[in-house]
Amino acid sequence: MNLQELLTSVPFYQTYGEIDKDITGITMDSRQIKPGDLFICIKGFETDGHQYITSAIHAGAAAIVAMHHVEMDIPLIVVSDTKRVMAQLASSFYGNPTREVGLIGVTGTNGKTTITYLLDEIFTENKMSTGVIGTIQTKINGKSYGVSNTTPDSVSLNEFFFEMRKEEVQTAMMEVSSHALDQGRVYGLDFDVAVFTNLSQDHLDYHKDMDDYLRAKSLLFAQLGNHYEQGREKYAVVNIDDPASHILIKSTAQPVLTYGVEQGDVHTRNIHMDETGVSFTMITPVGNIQVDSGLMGHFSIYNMLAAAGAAIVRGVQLEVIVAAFSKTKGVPGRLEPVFAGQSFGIVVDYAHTPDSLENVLKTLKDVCEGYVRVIVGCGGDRDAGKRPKMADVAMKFADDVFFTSDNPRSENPENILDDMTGHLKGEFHRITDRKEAIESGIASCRNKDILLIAGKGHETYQEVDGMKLEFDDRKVATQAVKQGRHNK
Ligand SMILES: CC(=O)N[C@H]1[C@@H](OP(=O)(O)OP(=O)(O)OC[C@H]2O[C@@H](n3ccc(=O)[nH]c3=O)[C@H](O)[C@@H]2O)O[C@H](CO)[C@@H](O)[C@@H]1O[C@H](C)C(=O)N[C@@H](C)C(=O)N[C@H](CCC(=O)O)C(=O)O
Ligand SMILES: Nc1ncnc2c1ncn2[C@@H]1O[C@H](COP(=O)(O)OP(=O)(O)OP(=O)(O)O)[C@@H](O)[C@H]1O
Ligand SMILES: N[C@H](CCC[C@H](N)C(=O)O)C(=O)O
Ligand SMILES: [Mg+2]
Repeated sequence: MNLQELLTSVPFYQTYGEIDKDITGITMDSRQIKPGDLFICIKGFETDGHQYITSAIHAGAAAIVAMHHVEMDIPLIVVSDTKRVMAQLASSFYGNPTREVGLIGVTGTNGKTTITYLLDEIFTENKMSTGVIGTIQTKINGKSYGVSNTTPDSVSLNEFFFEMRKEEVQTAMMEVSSHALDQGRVYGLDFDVAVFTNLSQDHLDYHKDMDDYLRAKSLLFAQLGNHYEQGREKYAVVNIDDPASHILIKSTAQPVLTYGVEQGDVHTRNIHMDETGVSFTMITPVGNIQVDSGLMGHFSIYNMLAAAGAAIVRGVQLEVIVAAFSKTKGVPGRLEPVFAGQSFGIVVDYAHTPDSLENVLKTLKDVCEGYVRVIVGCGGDRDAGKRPKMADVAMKFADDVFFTSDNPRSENPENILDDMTGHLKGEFHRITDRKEAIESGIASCRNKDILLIAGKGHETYQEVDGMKLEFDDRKVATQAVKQGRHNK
């Protein structure tokens, strides 16, 4: 594509050198440059992309976008904010694909992955082609791509949407993390629906405080409808039971559909919950309908209401929505049972915040006839303030607690465990090695107990000292049972 033409998507810039030339791609990483690419220098948290201009030129960069002037033999474009400009250039380079794909963005502390999966099932039930971008995978019409972030960078995002448009995807659902919003990864995307799940403590290593975290989330609602076209209505769908929803409602100029258990445009009556799942009557602006689902827990009601709200504003019939809810098998690593022939329950779940851990433990307590035991740790290089709080939740809601390592990343696992347990008074186990902790937890279980293995869900690795080592809670638990480490 012609660089001069591409730059029409950027309002203010200065150029040095001849920009009337073709570029073949866009990248922010000098290690990924292909000859003819435009290299964009990003000031990151670890390093500064401006340091790699020389390597980018050696690798064949056709032009550079930077935040200050540097002497060079290839064209240079100077802008004040390369992150935003990268998002504008990426959208433009790929032909603004999100303007032609119905796009639903889901943000909030917990439930994003689950809601995008439910939406995928609803739109598939509605016989539409779908795309999903999130923590577990990016999926385009059933084909799966690996991920490194819940929300990818703006270039990768637009490339995925370009692929979706080529594949004639009608509806795409994506998780929008607060990091992505803060870093402008989704800047310029044309969302049709923005969904808010809930706000509770997480990521305070990154965000200054809860207000700052909420401010990042509100950017999704502020950007909703920026590309408004006649006949393409935009909606915000928010959880009215969460106090933060009022801020998000104020952040958008678009119509809002609210949901909640007892209040909101979409709400419930006659909830029934047991070990087989939840059922309720769903009250909506387009009629009332019975929902019967195998998903467990009170929080699953919220996830279903959020997904139903987004589907309703996109014109999906209620019958289609509840058919998807009745068929869903849930999401990998979210309340996923492990069946290895044992006489007690083993459940793997991705709860890695105080709120999600509390929800999951309460759900299991409600259905368990024996003891609820939990294996839990906290991630390294992440919000340390979560550590004592998650430990308190485990001690309060479980009958037997095994503290262990999650992904220690660059931190010493013992320090993380000290942060979790230093203030505790009651009895607990502390077993640093996660495999040993799972084996001990399994060995303690009696008939009718439930063992919750929390924090890593679908993850198939454990990140220790910067290395990702193979580790899957589901496989480790299965192996421990098969090796006879449980009470028979
Ligand atoms: C703290 C953070 O969010 N970092 C993200 C950020 O990277 P960064 O700013 O640290 O980048 P950097 O390493 O300093 O590099 C700066 C620039 O130099 C370039 N570079 C670097 C080296 C080189 O040799 N050549 C070169 O060109 C890099 O490509 C980059 O453009 O931008 C990258 C691209 O978008 C992200 O992959 C990266 O996510 C890291 C891996 C991360 O761990 N992020 C987590 C905290 C995160 O974002 N999590 C959220 C969700 C969490 C949730 O679901 O709850 C997510 O969306 O995944
Ligand atoms: N609506 C909800 N409210 C509270 N907790 C929830 C809710 N939905 C799911 N959870 C809990 O949170 C965990 C993570 O769920 P999910 O993966 O759907 O969230 P997420 O927002 O995508 O998380 P992440 O930020 O890591 O991507 C689940 O394993 C479950 O324990
Ligand atoms: N998206 C979350 C995932 C946390 C998962 C947990 N297993 C951990 O490593 O803390 C994060 O990167 O903070
Ligand atoms: Mg997720």
